[in-house]
Parts: sequence; C-alpha cells; structure tokens
Amino acid sequence: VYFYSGGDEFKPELLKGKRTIVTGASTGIGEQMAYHLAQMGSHVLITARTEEKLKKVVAKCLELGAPSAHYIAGSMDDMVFAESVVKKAENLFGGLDMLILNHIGDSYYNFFNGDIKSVRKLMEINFLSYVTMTVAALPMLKDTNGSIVVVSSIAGKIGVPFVVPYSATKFALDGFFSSLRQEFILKDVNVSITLCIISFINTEKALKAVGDVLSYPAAPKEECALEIIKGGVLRQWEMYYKYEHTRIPLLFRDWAPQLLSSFMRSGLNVENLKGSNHSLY
Ligand SMILES: NC(=O)C1=CN([C@@H]2O[C@H](COP(=O)(O)OP(=O)(O)OC[C@H]3O[C@@H](n4cnc5c(N)ncnc54)[C@H](OP(=O)(O)O)[C@@H]3O)[C@@H](O)[C@H]2O)C=CC1
Ligand SMILES: C[C@H](CCC(=O)O)[C@H]1CC[C@H]2[C@@H]3C(=O)C[C@@H]4C[C@H](O)CC[C@]4(C)[C@H]3CC[C@]12C
Repeated sequence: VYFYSGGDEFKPELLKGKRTIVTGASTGIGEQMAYHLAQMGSHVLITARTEEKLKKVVAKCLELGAPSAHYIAGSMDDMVFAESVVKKAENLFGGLDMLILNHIGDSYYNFFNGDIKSVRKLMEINFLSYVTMTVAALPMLKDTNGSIVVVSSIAGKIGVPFVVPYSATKFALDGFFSSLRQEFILKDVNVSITLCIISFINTEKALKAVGDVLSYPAAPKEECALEIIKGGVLRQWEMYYKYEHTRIPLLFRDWAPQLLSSFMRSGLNVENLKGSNHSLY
C-alpha cells in the first residue's frame, strides 16, 4: 500500500503553469488527457500523425483555458521525429515538467499472423520511441524534478489473446521503465516514472476492434485520462484503471496463472473476431 498509493491528495492546481507533452493526443485517451491538462492550466504540446485532428484538439485546449497549446505532427516510427518533439518543447517552453507517453501504432485484434516485419515496426512505435523521447527529455525533467508517465495496459502485465505483438511491446515498457526507476533511485534522480495499467476503454478504435468479443463493458476514456494524470502528479509507481479489471486479476497472476488464463478466455466471444483471419496456425 505504501509503495503503490502515493499517499498525497490530488489537486488540479498542482498542474497550473506546468509544461507537458502528450503523445497520441489526436484522439482517444490522449486527446482527453490534453483537455484535462488544459482545464487545469497546463501548457500542452501534443503530437500524433494527423495534423487536422491535432489542430482541432489544440483549439479546444485553448478554449478550455490552456495558457498555451501547440502541436507537432509526425510518425513515431521515426526516432528523429520522436526526438524533435522534445526539442520543440524545449524551444517553446524552455523546460518540461511532465512527459506523457501514450501513442500506439495500429494493432490488429486477432490470432497472431506471424508477420515479423510488423512486430518490429510496432516495437519501434510502441517501445523504442518511448525510450528515445525519455532519453531526450531527461535533462529537462531532472531540472524540474519532473515526471514520466507511460501508458501501458493489462496486456502488458498478463498474456491476453489476440494482441500478441502489442502485448510484447507493453511488456517491454514495463521491463525498461521499472528497471530505469530503480537506477534513478540509486542515483538520486528525482524524476518519477508512472506505469499505467489500464483495461478496456471506450475509445473508438478499441470499441470497433473488441466491443463484440469482450463480455464486459468498456470504461470511460474521460475518467481514465484523469486517473492517469492523477497517477503522474502523485508520482505513483503504477496506477490501475479500472481496478477490478487490472489489480484483481494481477493478484492471481503469480499464484494461479492457469486459473486466471482460463477465466480470461472464458469471457471471450471468439466467433465475433473482426477481419479476415490470416492466422499462423
Ligand atoms: N483503448 C483501450 O481499450 C486501451 C488502451 N490502452 C492504452 O492507452 C493508450 C491510448 O490508447 P487509445 O486512446 O485507445 O488509442 P487510440 O488508437 O484511440 O489513439 C492512438 C493515438 O496514437 C496516434 N498514433 C497512431 N499511430 C501513430 C504513429 N505511427 N506515430 C505517432 N502517433 C501515432 C493516433 O493518432 P494518428 O492516427 O493521428 O497518428 C492517436 O492519437 C495506448 O498506449 C494504449 O495501449 C491500454 C489498454 C486499453
Ligand atoms: C481485451 C483486453 C482486456 C483484457 C481482457 O481480456 O479482459 C484489452 C486490454 C488492452 C486492449 C487493447 C489495447 O490496449 C489497445 C489497443 C487499442 C486500440 O485502439 C484497439 C485495440 C487494442 C489492441 C485493445 C484491444 C483490447 C485490449 C487487448
């Protein structure tokens, strides 16, 4: 409880005037995080590939009260671009308080198709670009005793079917950032790392991909976005949303893995999987 609770109380004022980057913010949970930050008075720099959507999100952030809001469009399969996002924040804000790593590349929800090239590409987008941005942002975050927020998934803690490459990228994030956190402590680096373990959320893409397969309802993206921000501000090591679909299954993972796996499979309507199935087996 001590390590995972963070202890302190969240107050929106804590974000007033803070300089933040949110990746994958043209839609979904990232978009909602940008709006919450704007309402709380943070400066925001958002990024994703689709310029038209980013422009609209920036306009809404300004309406909601952000002291400044900017975007930079590009793809996170390009590490030069990933670095340039951090450079842009430095030029715009002169520093950085919070780096929220949230974007993901396109994933299918079906049996593993054996396509190695796409596994490599997803690893670059979902993992390597997170590492690249962290390395680039670290000097600024050290100056501000800032925070890194890494959005992961229950599929980054437990093997979940139909997301084989995606799940691998999320497990990689846990390994990298949990290990890095230990080194920060040994070196007295006061930069927090919050790994966010989230379950099924009602974003457009997730609903389309898995809405008919899962037997439990998706949780709201607005609330999820707020909980992620709270976890980051309170410098929690890990945050869980929704608790009942993340923390509870995790209690069983190490002690009764087969029971947990069979329970998770039993809740799936496999016949409703979408798209053609080019399964490896
Ligand atoms: N929704 C869910 O059920 C769950 C989500 N999560 C996690 O939450 C986070 C947000 O997910 P969610 O909001 O659902 O995702 P969405 O698919 O709604 O949004 C993904 C974002 O990433 C951007 N993006 C996609 N490809 C690239 C790329 N190559 N380079 C840069 N940006 C890219 C998209 O914009 P654009 O296309 O314009 O580039 C978009 O802004 C992710 O880390 C995900 O793993 C975890 C568990 C469950
Ligand atoms: C179905 C999973 C929940 C575990 C369970 O079986 O109860 C979901 C947990 C993570 C989801 C995926 C995800 O994290 C992000 C992708 C988001 C895209 O927008 C759509 C598909 C996802 C692969 C999504 C699919 C459902 C989960 C695996």
